[in-house]
Order: sequence, then C-alpha cells, then structure tokens
Amino acid sequence: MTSPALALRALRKNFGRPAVDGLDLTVRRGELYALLGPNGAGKTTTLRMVTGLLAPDAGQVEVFGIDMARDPAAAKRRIAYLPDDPMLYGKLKPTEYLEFVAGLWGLRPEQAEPEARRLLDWLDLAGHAHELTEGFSRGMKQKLALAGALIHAPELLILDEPLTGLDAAAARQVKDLLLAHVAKGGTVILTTHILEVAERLAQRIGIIRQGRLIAEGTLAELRARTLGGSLEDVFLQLTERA
Ligand SMILES: Nc1ncnc2c1ncn2[C@@H]1O[C@H](COP(=O)(O)OP(=O)(O)OP(=O)(O)O)[C@@H](O)[C@H]1O
Repeated sequence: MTSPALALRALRKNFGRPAVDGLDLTVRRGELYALLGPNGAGKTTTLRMVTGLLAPDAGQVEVFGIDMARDPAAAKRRIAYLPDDPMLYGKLKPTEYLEFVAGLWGLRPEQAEPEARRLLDWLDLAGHAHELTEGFSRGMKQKLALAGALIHAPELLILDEPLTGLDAAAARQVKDLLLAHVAKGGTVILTTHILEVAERLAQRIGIIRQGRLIAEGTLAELRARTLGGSLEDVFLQLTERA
C-alpha cells in the first residue's frame, strides 16, 4: 500500500550516447507530476521504459511496487499510456477501435461498451462514432487515443504531450479529466512543453536535461532555488545553468 505509483532507480538507456543517464525519480500516489525538459532531454525515452515498451540498459522501473522487468503484464495493467504519436487503425471506427483495445485488456463487452460510450460522449466524438478514423483531424485522433488509453480504468495515467494539437475546448476537457483523476486518488505523469500547463496543474515538477534529473519539487521549491518568476523563468534558469 505504501509503495509509490512510480519509482525509477538508476535508469539508463543509450542510443550510441546516453539518452537516459542514471535517472532516479519517485512519483507518489495521488499526485500530478510534470516531467519537463528541453528537446532531446530523454522524456519520451523515459516514458517508453516506464510503460514497458523499451527495455532499459540498466536500472529498475517499479509501478505500484511491481517490477516492470519481472512482471510486465501486472505492471502494465495499472498504467494508461498516451504516446506523443499515438497509432490508430485508420480502417476502424472509434467504437470498433475501443472494442478492440478493450478486448486486448480482456474486458467484457458489457463493461467496455458503456465505458466506450461515456468516453466518446465526454470527448465530443459521439457524433463521429461511425466514421473511419483515417478521416479524423489530428486533435480527434488524439482524443480517441486518449479514450483508448483510459478504457481499462487504470490508476496511473502517463501522457506524453497530451495537449498537442488540441483546440482550446478539447485541451480544457483533457485538463479537467486529469484533475478529476487526481481528485479521485489517481496519479498522473505528463510531459509538456507548455509550461503554463505544468504551472497550473502539477503538484510537483521534475526537470531533466541530458537524461538526468537536474531539479525537482513544487513550483515554490523550484522558485526558491532560482531567481524565481514564472515556471518559464525558473525552467530557463535551471536548464541553462545545468
Ligand atoms: N530510437 C532511437 N534511436 C536513436 N536515438 C534515439 C531514439 N529515441 C531517442 N533517441 C535519442 O535519445 C535522446 C532523447 O530523446 P527523447 O525523445 O527521449 O527526448 P525528449 O525529451 O522526449 O525530447 P522532445 O522534447 O524533443 O520530444 C535524443 O538525443 C534522441 O535523438
């Protein structure tokens, strides 16, 4: 019960040179944690290891105390992952796609169907439920991928740039969903280059650069380590100085 939502220990991945370089990081249950960093800092590589899509060269990933390398199926069941470039099947309609994803998780149709309907309604996709997703805009695809990530009602949501390509109304819906998830005791980890989003939503912020955690804390704590200002000011001071 006391294990954190996520614990990374000395996590490493090299692609010729280090992309993630000995990363230690803990995310507590019930918090919204923003992982920030300049382009190429290693955020996506970290999330791919956290979600079991990429094997680390060294180090450990634990999700709610479950070792990802030892029991990937149990660890993955607790996670929803929205990648930065989600893959949909263009020849499927949203309802078919959600049915397919629910099937992969072994959900019974009587569980999955109402949940799929609720998600499509909530994301304003119900009117397009019977169209092929290949004709969808980027934002519509992003919302459907999010619905797919949420269909098995996981406790830990991991989202790589979830607001990219979304219009203002959709971005608001996603932000509200993340806050509601945390209010119910769930945990959210997201990356974003929109620092105002991290500033407004995150309880704690981790900043990585060249695969290492260079600063972590609440916005107030990060401000206290720098000359202060907005999160953008703090971020630029920390990443330029490191
Ligand atoms: N499959 C791969 N093959 C080779 N190099 C890779 C691969 N994936 C990532 N890298 C490299 O690892 C480093 C970290 O990349 P990563 O995508 O994790 O950064 P990021 O922080 O998510 O960046 P961005 O903010 O630009 O999305 C970069 O130097 C990138 O070129």
